[in-house]
Amino acid sequence: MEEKLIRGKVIADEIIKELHTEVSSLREKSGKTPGLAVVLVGEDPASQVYVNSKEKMANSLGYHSVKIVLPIDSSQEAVLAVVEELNNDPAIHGILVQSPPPPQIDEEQIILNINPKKDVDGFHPSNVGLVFTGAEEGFRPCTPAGCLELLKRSGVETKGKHAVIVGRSNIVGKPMASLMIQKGVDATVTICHSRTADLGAEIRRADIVVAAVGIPEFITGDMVSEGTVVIDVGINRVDDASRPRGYRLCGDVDFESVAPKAALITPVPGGVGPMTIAMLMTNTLLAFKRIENIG
Ligand SMILES: NC(=O)C1=CN([C@@H]2O[C@H](COP(=O)(O)OP(=O)(O)OC[C@H]3O[C@@H](n4cnc5c(N)ncnc54)[C@H](OP(=O)(O)O)[C@@H]3O)[C@@H](O)[C@H]2O)C=CC1
Ligand SMILES: Nc1nc(=O)c2c([nH]1)NC[C@@H]1CN(c3ccc(C(=O)N[C@@H](CCC(=O)O)C(=O)O)cc3)C=[N+]21
Repeated sequence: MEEKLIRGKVIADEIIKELHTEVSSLREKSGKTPGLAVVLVGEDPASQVYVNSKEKMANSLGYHSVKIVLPIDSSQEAVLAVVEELNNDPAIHGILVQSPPPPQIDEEQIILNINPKKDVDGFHPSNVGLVFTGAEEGFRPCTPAGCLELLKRSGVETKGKHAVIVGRSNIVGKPMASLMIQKGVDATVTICHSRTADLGAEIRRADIVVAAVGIPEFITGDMVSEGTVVIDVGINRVDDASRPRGYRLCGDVDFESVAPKAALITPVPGGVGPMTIAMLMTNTLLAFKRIENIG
């Protein structure tokens, strides 16, 4: 089974190493440092884990890193005020507002108010549009960009291949499709969602499956053909009293039944998750270079 694994954690560590070299040399040349701000509204424990690991990674790269935790009952105006402050802060090059925010917050309006040049998540419509049209200047959303990088660095051919994406969220499914149809990537793409008539039939036709459904172990072996490359974006916490933390992490793919049929497969944890963070650091460096006009 070992040789089938796409080790996202290992590939992410390679990317971080590459970034480290570049950041160090830019710092020597310019005396400046990339700055990343992560905004969290409320203290949801799962979000805390991601936000903390983003902060840890930023620190290990020597980025200037700011974490802003707002009370769970914050008003829209309070969040907007923080975004505005970060937009105007010359030490900050990347801004991320952790999704999803609590229900009283209008996320769309928050995203619209992030300076697109600091939108390292790639969620602002201006970046969505730039990426969709294939323009160079856009920021690619971190999770889809991470999936693509995994395919590339694992030597998976995408040209002319049939990619089936399960999920149509603005964070994962849609931007994944947008990246996979780009010239140079050249996949033929099918997007599936909860109203897809026969999901198994669609997935069985895939050369590459990207699962972003949000249901633990939802995609099972009977839905997948022999030799499929499987990218599991899902990160689910499932109660498990036998574990030290009282839960285990699993993907949207049932690893046990799918892995034997897959040509390659990403594990959870240690697959797409660490790549998301590596791409966030990549986008932050890119924002820094563009804003500071260096590199
Ligand atoms: N590794 C990482 O870095 C990241 C991981 N994630 C994880 O990825 C997963 C997906 O996240 P996200 O895209 O935000 O989730 P959303 O809940 O926003 O989207 C889920 C999508 O799956 C579709 N879906 C739901 N049920 C079915 C079904 N029975 N058959 C087919 N499609 C279905 C939904 O369809 P419809 O639109 O019709 O409702 C929707 O489009 C989650 O597990 C999340 O935790 C997310 C972001 C980053
Ligand atoms: N504005 C915004 N941008 C995001 O990119 C964003 C977001 N909101 N909201 C939540 C999702 C989820 N997400 C993850 C990132 C890393 C791991 C990760 O590193 N996971 C580890 C395990 C971590 C653990 O132990 O829980 C792994 O898969 O190996 C997981 C999930 C980013 N997201």
